[in-house]
Amino acid sequence: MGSLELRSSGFAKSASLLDRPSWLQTWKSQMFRQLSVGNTKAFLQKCHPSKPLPPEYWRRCHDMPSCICKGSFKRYSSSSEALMTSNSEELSKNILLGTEKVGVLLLNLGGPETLDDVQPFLFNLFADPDIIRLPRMFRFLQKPLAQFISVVRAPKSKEGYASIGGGSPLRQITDAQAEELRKALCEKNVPAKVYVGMRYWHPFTEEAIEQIKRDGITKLVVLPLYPQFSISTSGSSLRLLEGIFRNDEYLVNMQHTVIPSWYQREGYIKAMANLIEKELQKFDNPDKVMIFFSAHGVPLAYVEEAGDPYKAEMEECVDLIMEELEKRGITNGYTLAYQSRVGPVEWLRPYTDETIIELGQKGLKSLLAVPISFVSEHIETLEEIDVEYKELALSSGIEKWGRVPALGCEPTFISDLADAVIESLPYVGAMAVSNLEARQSLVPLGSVEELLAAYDTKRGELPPPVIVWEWGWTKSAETWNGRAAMIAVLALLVLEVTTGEGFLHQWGILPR
Ligand SMILES: C=CC1=C(C)c2cc3[nH]c(cc4nc(cc5[nH]c(cc1n2)c(C)c5CCC(=O)O)C(CCC(=O)O)=C4C)c(C)c3C=C
Ligand SMILES: [Fe+2]
Repeated sequence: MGSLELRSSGFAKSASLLDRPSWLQTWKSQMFRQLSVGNTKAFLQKCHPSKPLPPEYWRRCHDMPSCICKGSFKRYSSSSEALMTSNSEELSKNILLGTEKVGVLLLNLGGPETLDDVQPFLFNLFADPDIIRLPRMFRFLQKPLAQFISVVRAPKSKEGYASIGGGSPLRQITDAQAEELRKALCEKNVPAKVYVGMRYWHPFTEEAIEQIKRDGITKLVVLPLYPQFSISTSGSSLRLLEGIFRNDEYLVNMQHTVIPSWYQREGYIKAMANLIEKELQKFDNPDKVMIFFSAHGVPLAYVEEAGDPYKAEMEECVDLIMEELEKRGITNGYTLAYQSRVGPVEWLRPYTDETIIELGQKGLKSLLAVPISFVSEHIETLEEIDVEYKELALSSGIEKWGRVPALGCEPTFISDLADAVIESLPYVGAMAVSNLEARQSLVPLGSVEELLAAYDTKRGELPPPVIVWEWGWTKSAETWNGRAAMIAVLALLVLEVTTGEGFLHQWGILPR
């Protein structure tokens, strides 16, 4: 059996890690399965004996610097450690000689750069089946529905973007992060090109991939810029990438790996703790301040029905940051809540707005908001937190308000991202094999597929989180008759939006 010995990151672990949810085990075992290369059974019998793996294995595996194939590779090869070392040496030599061209693909959401971009940006977002997942038989309505929702939501969204300067700062910030990461890699003797691939706006992931091909990259590290994994964010980008890879001869042959989440990395945790520590000092009585982690929400069904690890990763992330602060003697009260919900379905609780009101009512006087699910400033930090939640807090009796900035290009953070990339490099393409079927399902092609399959096995219908469902397509409206009626209404609305004719126009609800 392959060695179970894994290099631990040495970072303090939360006790909850031992109660690792089953999705992770499924995911890890999926990882192993794909390595069996056409001989799954024999491989599993060899490496996956009937005896269950000790929790410590999963725990340490998860604490590793997040390269999803690491644990797998270790188990795949009996002399993996030696092989890995020789791989690393060979690789460093080849990178420096220029025979290997390393690329890093940063995946992010993207945002409208001007107010005119808002509606098409929203269309791209709502056309994503990982954001709105229709029942299989109604998938053909995805685009018309996205068109409808984007047109209806655009005015409200535009107001928000107008109030933060007329567009999203995401592209600019992500470009700057890419450049800083490139420099950090170079300083660590790993010359690499860093690309930005956005999910819903320019530069689109497809554009980044074309550039990667033009540049002749031979080893690619895929790094979603979301610290925690969610079906709706990293998952969606990986799903897109998987489709692109599968249909491209160059990419099928390019070696690559994915770093699916990295919230547990020491550098990231320390960088977050630094920012919090610094902001706390701005209060008159720093030790009386409630540290309020506010994460972007997801509909509850993503976690409970599809197995999204987002909530578990978020809670663990907060634990780790608080542990780090405690080591520095900072023992403030803290809480985690979820913001930015849309539509009437239930999202992860507690909600940020309700929690702020409750804390105010309970007499809390000082609050430090910490955006935790995203590493750039964006509309939901600059508008929702800085304006809406601040006003809510002040009107709820909270007197002193502070907000931790997003990490952006903070040097400790960028340096840690560079380390994550470097640590993943020896595993890039480590499982490359000769037959095409296996190649298509190997890391990260296979790993992306398997990773996605593991948390979202059936890819079944999920309650859509958006506005149309305010009219009654809720979890409770679960009979097919009800759904058919909704479809009829939607079809009429879609027709109205696309033709510009109909009762909403006649009543002046939609502009002509
Ligand atoms: C980890 C972060 C995010 C998760 C999880 C997430 C899920 C999610 N989002 C929507 C709907 C919208 N998101 C919008 C903007 C937006 N979302 C994130 C991050 C996460 N979303 C960011 C960083 C941004 C802002 C980008 C920017 O331009 O600055 C929007 C558009 C803005 C608006 O109209 O409010 C929508 C809509 C859903 C439905 C969802 C989970 C299913
Ligand atoms: Fe969002």
